[in-house]
Amino acid sequence: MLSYSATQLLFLAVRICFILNPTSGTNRTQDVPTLLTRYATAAGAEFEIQLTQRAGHATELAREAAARGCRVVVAVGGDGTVNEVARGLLGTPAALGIVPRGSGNGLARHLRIPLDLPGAVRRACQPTFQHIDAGRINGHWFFCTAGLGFDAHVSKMFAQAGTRGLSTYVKVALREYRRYRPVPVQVQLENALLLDTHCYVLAFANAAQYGNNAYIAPRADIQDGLLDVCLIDQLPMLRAVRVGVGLALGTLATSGGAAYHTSRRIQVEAAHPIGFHVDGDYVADATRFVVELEPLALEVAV
Ligand SMILES: Nc1ncnc2c1ncn2[C@@H]1O[C@H](COP(=O)(O)OP(=O)(O)OP(=O)(O)O)[C@@H](O)[C@H]1O
Repeated sequence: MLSYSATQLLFLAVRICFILNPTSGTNRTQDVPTLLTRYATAAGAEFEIQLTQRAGHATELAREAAARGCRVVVAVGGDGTVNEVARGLLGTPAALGIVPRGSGNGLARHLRIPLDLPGAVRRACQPTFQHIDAGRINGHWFFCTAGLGFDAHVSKMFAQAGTRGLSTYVKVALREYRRYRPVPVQVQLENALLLDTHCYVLAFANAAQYGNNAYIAPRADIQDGLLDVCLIDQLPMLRAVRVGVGLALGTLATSGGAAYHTSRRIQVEAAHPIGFHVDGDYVADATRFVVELEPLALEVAV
């Protein structure tokens, strides 16, 4: 646990640290540090900018910024960077801000943070504060969604695809759809309900969407102390169309394409290893999963 001196707490009211992942997003021609400086200065903020040098670095930088007394630590990047910064801020008095620069921007969209750079910087510099829930799957924190099955498998293949963006994602998803087979699973929910089923997709939603306005759990409330559990046991062609339309229109919960439950803790046993992701990034394959929610664990600046 980090401790904070009175002098540091004095600073907490004002100072902002932007943590920029220079590899995120598709627009590499923008001079982002210059733009951050311009808009943060115009907003009258006292700020610093840190650049990540490798995967995982944003967590260290965020923890250090909080320990230096920064009140708001802003992830400038996609959901992977947001996840890393947020992890570093858990248990500190600093709040997470977001300047979205990814392709999906699930948490930023859920929190209604502006998607344009000047708007997002202004918001980070003049925020209001609230707390949101945070999830954990096999010890890995997530703030937007985590899941097993096809979505994790597609994340893994997408990471290996060589190009980014929505069109690559759709291409990879269509290709893998022809190959992917559901896995038998037992899902134990907190209310003692045991589902003996198959997993094509089993999503644990803290926020409502994966990103790109793809609503996997349209009724998810990020402050209710519960995960929305979305189960798609099979995905034959007609149902895939229904699920695709439901994701895009935010009607999946009422379309019959998926079954929904809510729970604070979920255990899953799978017959074969299944891939899992946190906030859209593939983590590993496993056969046992423990998913838990920590209510209101993260302060956000929105
Ligand atoms: N300097 C760096 N060099 C290489 N990788 C980095 C660096 N900084 C961060 N990363 C890694 O890049 C990964 C992807 O970043 P992020 O999700 O922010 O961008 P993105 O992939 O463009 O966005 P999206 O996930 O929305 O498509 C992060 O999970 C992080 O671990």
